[in-house]
Amino acid sequence: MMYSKKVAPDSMTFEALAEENRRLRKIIDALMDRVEYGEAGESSAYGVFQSTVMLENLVRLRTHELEAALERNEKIGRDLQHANEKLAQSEDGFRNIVDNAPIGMSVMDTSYHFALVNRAFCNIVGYTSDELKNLTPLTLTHPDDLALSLDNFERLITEDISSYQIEKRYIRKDGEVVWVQLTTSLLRDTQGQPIHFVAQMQDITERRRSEEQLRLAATIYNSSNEAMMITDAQNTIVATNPAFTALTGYAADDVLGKNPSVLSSGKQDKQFYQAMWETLAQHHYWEGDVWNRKKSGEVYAEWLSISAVQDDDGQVQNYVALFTDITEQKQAADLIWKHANYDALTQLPNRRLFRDRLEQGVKKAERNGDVLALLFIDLDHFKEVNDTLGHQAGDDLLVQVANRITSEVRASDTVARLGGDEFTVILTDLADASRIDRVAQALVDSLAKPFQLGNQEVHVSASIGIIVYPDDARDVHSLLKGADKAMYRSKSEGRNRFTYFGR
Ligand SMILES: Nc1nc2c(ncn2[C@@H]2O[C@H](COP(=O)(O)OP(=O)(O)OP(=O)(O)O)[C@@H](O)[C@H]2O)c(=O)[nH]1
Repeated sequence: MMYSKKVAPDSMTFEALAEENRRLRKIIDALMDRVEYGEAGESSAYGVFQSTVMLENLVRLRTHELEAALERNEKIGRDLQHANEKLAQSEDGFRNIVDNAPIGMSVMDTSYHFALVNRAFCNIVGYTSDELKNLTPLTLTHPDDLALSLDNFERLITEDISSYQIEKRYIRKDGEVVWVQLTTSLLRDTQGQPIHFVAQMQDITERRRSEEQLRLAATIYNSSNEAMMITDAQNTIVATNPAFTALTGYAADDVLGKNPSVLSSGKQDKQFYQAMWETLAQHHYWEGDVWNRKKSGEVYAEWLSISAVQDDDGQVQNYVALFTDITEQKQAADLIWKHANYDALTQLPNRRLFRDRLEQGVKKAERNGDVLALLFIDLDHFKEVNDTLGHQAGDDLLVQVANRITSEVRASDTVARLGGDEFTVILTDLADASRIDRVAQALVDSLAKPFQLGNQEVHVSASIGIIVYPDDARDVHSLLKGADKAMYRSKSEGRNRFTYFGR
């Protein structure tokens, strides 16, 4: 570890020893002086002897003391070595902790060179600790975050802040951008001079990515032309977007906490919603046309798709409904369908829709073992109306004929205009076969009555051919052919009557 400080030997003990040595040296010198002085002057041989014995004793004593001090010193040395070993161990332990820390750590000198990096930091930036020796945090920094980083280093040095925290980007060795949350602090010496920057960081790339996605989702949510409505698992509205307000007229506050049924127009029945929820429960998705009501009361058609959002356990948490106003498209489509299937003059089903209805009727009768009757109606001498009163009068008459025919049958029966002065009626629900006769006679009677065209009273009549499923024919083509044939028999037999096929 670079900040370790070896424990120094006990300086007091060394000084004491040195002092002791100095003291002994002085005593020896003094005694030697005395010996020299005695030899030269008044000292006796006994005195010299005494002094020598004293000196020897003193030297022995001091030698013992010195040996004891040396021994103490050795022990101190051993203690010191032991302490240094312990320090080295704790230093290794500390290095281990730093190296295995889950957060990236680095130490830089004041010229931004890495002095220490841990494994997590290496993983974040994708460089080895050796490679990082030649790099600085600034060379790793994303160019867009460089000014911010430099500014923060600068502030740590010049201002009185101990640390700062920023979110910034590094460019990894593989070129990928990595986002980190970084806390940098500055260590100063006892004189307050900067020594090291210490940085700790966490990889927050995933979090930033999710935030980015959330931001994107919010942008889409708010700027989408598609109305969005989010409900919770209990189907209570928890969020709507501006397009929802634009389409429905309801502000978010009008509907938050309410059930989406506030939009209901009542045009769909219970079964419709039941089927919708069943599909959602099974497939977590439903889409289709729905008629709803705006805040203004106006009924509109929407194309609605609903997705069920589940949690990890598969429990539905939210329903996300997206819808667009399709009223115009629906109206246009309806118009096209109407043009294709209805007669523009009388508003009755045309030949095409008539054929469809006849096919459906035959299938249903076949399924249920029912009887079905087809009546072919052709006006008698209609051409004369056109010729004498004009085409417009003829048209008016055709409209009145259509109304009279319709008023003689049930709503469940089909009345159609095939073209010109030809009409058809499909009679279903014939539990009582005599109803065919009654309807046919009523039609003959009704159409024989005078028509008022402006101030003109006009008389026409109708010839009717009748064919019965399944007695006379079983398929659409044969039914049509047979009814036509029967109608011609009515014509040939004097008009203003009805004739059954084959009778
Ligand atoms: N006003 C009007 N006339 C039509 C229309 N479509 C066909 N017609 C005319 O209807 C007439 C039908 O003629 P027919 O049914 O053959 O002649 P009819 O006079 O009814 O003679 P019979 O059926 O034999 O009794 C023709 O004159 C057509 O021009 C229409 O949409 N409006």
